[in-house]
Amino acid sequence: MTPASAPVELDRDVVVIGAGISGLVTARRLVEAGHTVAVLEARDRVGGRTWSQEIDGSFFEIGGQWVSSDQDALKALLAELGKETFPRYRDGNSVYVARDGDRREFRGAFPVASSTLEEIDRLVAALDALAAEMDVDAPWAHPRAGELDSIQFSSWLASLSDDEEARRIVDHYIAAGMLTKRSHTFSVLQAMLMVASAETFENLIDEGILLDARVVGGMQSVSEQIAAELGDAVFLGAPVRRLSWGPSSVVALADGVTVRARFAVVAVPPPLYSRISYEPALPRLRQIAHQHQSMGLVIKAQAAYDRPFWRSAGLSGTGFASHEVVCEVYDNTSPHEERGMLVGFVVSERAEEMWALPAEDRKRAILESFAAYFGPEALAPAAFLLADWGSEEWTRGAYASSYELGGLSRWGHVQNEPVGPIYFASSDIQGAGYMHVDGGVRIGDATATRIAERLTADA
Ligand SMILES: Cc1cc2nc3c(=O)[nH]c(=O)nc-3n(C[C@H](O)[C@H](O)[C@H](O)COP(=O)(O)OP(=O)(O)OC[C@H]3O[C@@H](n4cnc5c(N)ncnc54)[C@H](O)[C@@H]3O)c2cc1C
Repeated sequence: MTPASAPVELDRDVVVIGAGISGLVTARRLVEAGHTVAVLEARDRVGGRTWSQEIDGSFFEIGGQWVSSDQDALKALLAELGKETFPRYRDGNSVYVARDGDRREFRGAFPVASSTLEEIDRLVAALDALAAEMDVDAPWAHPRAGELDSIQFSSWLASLSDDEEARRIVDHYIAAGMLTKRSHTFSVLQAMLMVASAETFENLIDEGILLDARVVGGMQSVSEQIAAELGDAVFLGAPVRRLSWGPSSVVALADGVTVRARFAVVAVPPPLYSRISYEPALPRLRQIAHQHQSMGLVIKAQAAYDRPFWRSAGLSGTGFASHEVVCEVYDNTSPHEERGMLVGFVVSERAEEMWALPAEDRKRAILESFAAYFGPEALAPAAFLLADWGSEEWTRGAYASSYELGGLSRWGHVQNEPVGPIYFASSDIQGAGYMHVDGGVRIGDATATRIAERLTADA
């Protein structure tokens, strides 16, 4: 990899903007097909929203980490790269803290009234049925797309069930657990896309499927390995400021590097598209469409302890409490470490409330929430880390971006179409694997195939 210090000018077949998984997979596939690339990355590291670090004696996954058992594209890439995975610890009871503070240990279904479980099943069946009607690559083509995109997910749940707890649980999975936005801000169509991206609600929320495994060495090491293969084609510290384009060429101007190429791939999250100046400006529809995808907000909180104390109490480390500061928690221990680790999530307004507190108060509030699940030992970690993606200039939120109410049906159809020689690739505009590393791999593969076909036709 090349630090972009001295000004460099290059001619390449394709310039890729962003060295997250989407951009790196695109570049790798193009090189495999015999084309030349330059990858321009704003940060001084690759991996984007995956970032693995040793801090205060513990190994932290600051960004994306889990591999779902059904994420075939990511699993195939891991196999190709010779990367190994390890399963998440999940033996023992999970913990559910009800709204009234009642703490219940359970295995299998949530420990709520059987009528509530039936309501949950009914709501999930309704959502699954709608998602099954959707072409995951074209949600806007659903015959009722406009109508479903005008209904708030929260209102839709309320129209189907009077059982508040059932609604809260289903709402939580999609809103807090995935889109990290409140459920009145996005539509039923957006929720359907989230479900369809994993085929079924079960695949999306069953922690046995979704949070199946982690990558040995960390998820960022996948990007690092690809970047090492690409060698001096990857430029770090090279934010692209301007992209000039004509019918059959582009010039990407980054700090210290200028690349002339036949095609460009903008592999950054959609809310960052407009950080680049396009010359000429992108077509009107794009400029408008790009204003309607926004990042959610979540704090990934991790606390490392001298030992995974919850295990000796017969607990798996898994916990749910939609009203708690930390609304979900899991065992995040790395097998090569003696220390045990818990990871929990603080979502949306709760995350803003936490960031508004002085650091010590914030830490205490989050640890007290861990303690609500696992008792007072959770109050004294050996290492503690809050991932602050909202403050990262080159991300600006977490986990990913989604359309505001009404946006997906109105503007979604342009998101995967090139503008002249400019393609777009991000996990956030992908169907299967949407908002996940798997989606980044899929859109990287697909974008490289589309460009390679055009390069071959040109030759
Ligand atoms: C806290 C957190 C937890 C997550 N957990 C999971 C999980 O467990 N499993 C899972 O599958 N997914 C998870 N995700 C989502 C997953 O990490 C992302 O979907 C995926 O990594 C996105 O990859 P990407 O390449 O599309 O985008 P990014 O990773 O965002 O990469 C875009 C790159 O573009 C660069 N860039 C931006 N602007 C410019 C510019 N102007 N010039 C040059 N470079 C630029 C950025 O620096 C970045 O490196 C999580 C995400 C977060 C934040």
